[in-house]
Formats: sequence, structure tokens, C-alpha cells
Amino acid sequence: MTPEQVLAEFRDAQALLEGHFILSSGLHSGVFLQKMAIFSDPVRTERLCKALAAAITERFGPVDIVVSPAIGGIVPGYETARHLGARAIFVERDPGGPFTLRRGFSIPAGTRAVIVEDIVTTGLSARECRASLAGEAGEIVGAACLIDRSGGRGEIGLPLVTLVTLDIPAYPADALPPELAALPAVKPGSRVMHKT
Ligand SMILES: O=P(O)(O)OC[C@H]1O[C@H](OP(=O)(O)OP(=O)(O)O)[C@H](O)[C@@H]1O
Ligand SMILES: O=C(O)c1cc(=O)[nH]c(=O)[nH]1
Ligand SMILES: [Mg+2]
Repeated sequence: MTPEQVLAEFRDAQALLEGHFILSSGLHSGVFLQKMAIFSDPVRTERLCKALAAAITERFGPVDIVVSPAIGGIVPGYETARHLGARAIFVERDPGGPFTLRRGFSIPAGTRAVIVEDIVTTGLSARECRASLAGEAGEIVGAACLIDRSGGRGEIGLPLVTLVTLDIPAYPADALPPELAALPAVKPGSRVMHKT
């Protein structure tokens, strides 16, 4: 799939939103990729994740396990795993807490795992996912996402494959451009933000 075809899927699904959004990292942005508008359509999701699975195989070789950060990563992780012939597991948070591997999931010795994210903005969630797997015996060989909106600057500590790299501006709360500050902010994701 070309980057243009991937972006057309997001556009056609009305997943490219404009407004004022508070992102998982706490940064603010005028653009939000509403991945659930994609994942609510199994056929569209299959097209994208089949392409992501091919990119994963090309870059990392055979993979036994896909591990994804909940909630956004669960559907693309499962669908990508289906095309890889791999298992699909996920890490999840207790409210406000770190990611944890629960439900009897593990990455056993001798297995090769890939982290599959939906969107990478700063890489924080994928990095936290990776950290939560430090005690697992298998090897985490890399990470993958549908769209990397960090301009390639997201830091995960693993090689990242993506279908599209975009460079979408995101701002700290105290450095908003006036046109963004004028709009009411919404926070679409599931991470609980704590006031400091
Ligand atoms: O690279 P980052 O700066 O971490 O941003 C990207 C993350 O933000 C979203 O998750 P979010 O925590 O909003 O919750 P969700 O998965 O439930 O949508 C998205 O699913 C990625 O996991
Ligand atoms: O950084 C995020 O939280 C984020 C950005 C985006 O475009 N889409 C999304 O689901 N999360
Ligand atoms: Mg997420």
C-alpha cells in the first residue's frame, strides 16, 4: 500500500479530524487521527493491517507474537497478527497506572515479538509498552504502527516500521498557537491525565 492509499483510507473513513485535541502525551494538536473510525470497519482494517504485516515480515523476518498497548493497539494488533500467522496479546493499564501484561499472556523464551501500535505521536506509549515487557524471556525485535505522525522523531528504543510518516505539529499546553488556544480542547484517548 502506498502512503497515499493509506491516507485515502483515513480520509474515506472520516478518521482525519480537525479541532483542538489533547493527546496521550499531554501535547495539544489541531489534528487527530481517529483510528476507531478505521477499526470499526473490518474490511478497511484488514487492508491496512495486511500491508503492515508485510512490512513487518520484510523488516524483521518471522514473528511469533504481536503485543499491543490497549486500547488503540488491540484491534490492529490482532488483525496484523492474523496476517503474520502470529499470536496477538496486549498490555493494559489499571486506571492511571503503567502497562502490564495480564490475563496469562507471556512472551516465552525462544519467541520473537513485535509491538504493534495504531498511531505513534511521541513514541511514549510504545516505549512504556516495551518497558512493561522487560521481564519477558522472548525477544522484542521491533515495533510497527499504521501512521507515525512524529516526523520520524518518536523514540521507542526499537526500530519502527510504519505505513506512513507524517510530521503533524503538536504543542505543549503553555505554547499553543492562538488559533488552537481559541478552540475548546477534547481528549479522545484512554490514558488518564493527572494534574501536577
Ligand atoms: O506516541 P504517543 O505520544 O504515546 O501517542 C500515541 C498513543 O496515543 C494513543 O493512545 P491513548 O493513550 O490516547 O489511548 P488509546 O490507545 O486508548 O486510544 C494511541 O493509541 C497511541 O497509543
Ligand atoms: O497522540 C495521541 O494520543 C493520538 C494522536 C492521534 O492522531 N490519534 C490518536 O489516536 N492518538
Ligand atoms: Mg494507544
